[in-house]
Amino acid sequence: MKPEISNDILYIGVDDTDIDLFESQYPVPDGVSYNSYVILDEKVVVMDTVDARATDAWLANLKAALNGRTIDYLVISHLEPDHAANIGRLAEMYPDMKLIGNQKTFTMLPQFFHIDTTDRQVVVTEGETLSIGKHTLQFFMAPMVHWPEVMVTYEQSEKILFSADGFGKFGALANDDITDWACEARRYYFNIVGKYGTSVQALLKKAATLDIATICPLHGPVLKENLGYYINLYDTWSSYRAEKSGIVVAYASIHGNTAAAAKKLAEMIEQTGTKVELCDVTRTMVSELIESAFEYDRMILAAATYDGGIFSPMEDFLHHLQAKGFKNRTIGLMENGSWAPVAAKKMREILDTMQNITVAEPVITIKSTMNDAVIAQMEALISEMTR
Ligand SMILES: Cc1cc2nc3c(=O)[nH]c(=O)nc-3n(C[C@H](O)[C@H](O)[C@H](O)COP(=O)(O)O)c2cc1C
Repeated sequence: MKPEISNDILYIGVDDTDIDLFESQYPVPDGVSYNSYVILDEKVVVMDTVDARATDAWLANLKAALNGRTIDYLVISHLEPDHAANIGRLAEMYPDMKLIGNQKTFTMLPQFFHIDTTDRQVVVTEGETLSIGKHTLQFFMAPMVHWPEVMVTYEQSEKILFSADGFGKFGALANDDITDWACEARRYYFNIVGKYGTSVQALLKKAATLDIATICPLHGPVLKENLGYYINLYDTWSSYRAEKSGIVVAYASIHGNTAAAAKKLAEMIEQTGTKVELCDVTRTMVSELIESAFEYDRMILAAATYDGGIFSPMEDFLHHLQAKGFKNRTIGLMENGSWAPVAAKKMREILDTMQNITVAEPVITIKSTMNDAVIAQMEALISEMTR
């Protein structure tokens, strides 16, 4: 459903329901929305543009919202093309329109658009305000809440935070279910912004000084109620604390023996009353594996040995976790090999590059198939990880 914000602030974003991969790597089965907004006052302000995939629909929404008026300012929160693709086009269509950004925005802008906007640039700094009539925009820098030039805008009269990629969520808005916000927002957060927890914490500190009634992100639904819920989740996620108590059992198996052992292990963990999430690493999208790994406080990685290394899907998952700054967790290891099992040693080498990872003992070694000795090792590992 198209978000309703207020009489003066209109949503002009567009749903993209036939995109295959967001950022060329994240499957988005429910699509994604490119959010953009117009503020109608004595001056007219457009808050960001949209992806090139959505240009025509966005221009139609813009035209309807403007209802014959012109644009005085375009606020550029973030230069990534899923929001910024139409800056050049808009600047050409509205030659008197000024562009609002920060120093870094205007350093990068010419890399994307080969038009000279020098005499149309309004460079804003931390906390600066711009009155546009009844509404006053206040700008706060949010460097590395994805990219270095990111900034957020707080509209003082209606208490709206335009939060850039912060508080974003995968999923088109047409069928959005706000009651299930956390699942796809979590996958979005850890895969898109997760590496930059410290920067998100800095932004949350700034946001805490503002009286916020509405959050307008650049993807996903506009948030109007229970803001504390969303902000608390962001605080948990960005401080790398686990959101839930439980053990993710993630397995990568070629011929099924490691899978069978992982399933047995999961059953045994469940019997202790501990929550378990079982994931087949070879058949689950990596972005979901990453989401689960960050969501829970413990994880057991089970992998076959493969050509003197780790079976590739597990190795790939570990490299993704490394790239997302995975930390502060307890990990158990289970390996399988028919002649020289080394998967656990190799997995540990990758885990050793991450901060504050505790590898629980014992490390379980399977020689081809599970047997009583393996079950005994499992019992010992579960006892260690559920103490
Ligand atoms: C392509 C390939 C390479 C393998 N390389 C090794 C290896 O380097 N060392 C080893 O001990 N086992 C190796 N194995 C054997 C498997 O790790 C072993 O059979 C294991 O039990 C497979 O577990 P799974 O049934 O869960 O796939 C390899 C198997 C395949 C198919």
